[in-house]
Amino acid sequence: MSTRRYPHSSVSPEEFHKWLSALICVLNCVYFLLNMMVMQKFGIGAVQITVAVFSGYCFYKSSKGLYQPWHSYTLLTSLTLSILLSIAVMELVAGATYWGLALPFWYYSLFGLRKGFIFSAVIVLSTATVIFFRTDTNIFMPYRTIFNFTLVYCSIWLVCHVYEVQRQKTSELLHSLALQDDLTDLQNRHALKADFRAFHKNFENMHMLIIDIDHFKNINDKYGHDIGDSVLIKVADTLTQSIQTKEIYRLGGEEFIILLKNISDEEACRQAEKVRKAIELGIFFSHNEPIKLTVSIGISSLRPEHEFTDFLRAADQKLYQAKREGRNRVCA
Ligand SMILES: Nc1nc2c(ncn2[C@@H]2O[C@H](COP(=O)(O)OP(=O)(O)OP(=O)(O)O)[C@@H](O)[C@H]2O)c(=O)[nH]1
Repeated sequence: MSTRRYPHSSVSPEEFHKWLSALICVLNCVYFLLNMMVMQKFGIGAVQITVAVFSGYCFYKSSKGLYQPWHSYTLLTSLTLSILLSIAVMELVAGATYWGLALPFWYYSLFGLRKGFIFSAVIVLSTATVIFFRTDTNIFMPYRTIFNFTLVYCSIWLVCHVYEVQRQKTSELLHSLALQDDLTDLQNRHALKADFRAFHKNFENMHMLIIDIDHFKNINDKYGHDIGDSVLIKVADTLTQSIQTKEIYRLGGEEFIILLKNISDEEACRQAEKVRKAIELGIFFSHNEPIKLTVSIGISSLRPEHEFTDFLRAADQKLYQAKREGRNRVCA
């Protein structure tokens, strides 16, 4: 699976966790002081100071860039339990139930659609159950309170759910606009750079194949730009079918890149030759007359000191060697 980091269109869950931790820390400190000093509720006060300390720890870790997913789970679980406990032990008129209404937003923002839905469902059921058993008050009628709480909670839940579905769709669209080539549907140059950075850390051995269609200008001049475009799409399909990797990119124009990880120099040449032959044997447009194509391929092998531009330049030099030597060949 690609380890690429996508560009974020909004606040990331890590960033949201950091500021939510700070908020939870401050709120629990305030409630701790109120319960200890004014209300004399030492049990719930002790729970709140524990949540405050843990959320302070989460904020500290996130600020240092040491966020771990378990921090979010533990933080929201302890906050949820502390809210449920407050609902259970404090007088209902104190209004601890209102805090339950904030939870769906926090769950969806931190955990996404599926887990956000599950956590929110668990809370509405647990809170309604707790309210139902709090029949020790004359002020609240349990059924009416449950009814109102559940309706308000579900309205907020629904809005959070719809918002999260919309956010995910927008995010996927932005990712494809940012990282996909809109003509061929291959990945684009931004994706190539991001993948290079991710792979560079994880793989010692990497080869770059740069593939350039020979005399592509003649295709455009002879058949028109539209046919040129469909030829580029067909070339992209042929590349995808001829090689067993997802790391295929359109660099721009009639240039394509393939990244190959953890193979020998000989194997990289063998794969490049396979691609070259697949293009040579293919027919790229057959409406009026068949269009035959060839490609030239340059290969570079990653060196420890290589940055992205060095790696690309090395492959480019080999490509120009292939062009100089007569095209339709592989140079490594
Ligand atoms: N149809 C189409 N043509 C493009 C696109 N991008 C670049 N081109 C064309 O690709 C052609 C590239 O031409 P050149 O750089 O001269 O290269 P070439 O004709 O392939 O010749 P060699 O690479 O030297 O073999 C130009 O005519 C560009 O207009 C595109 O998205 N669609």
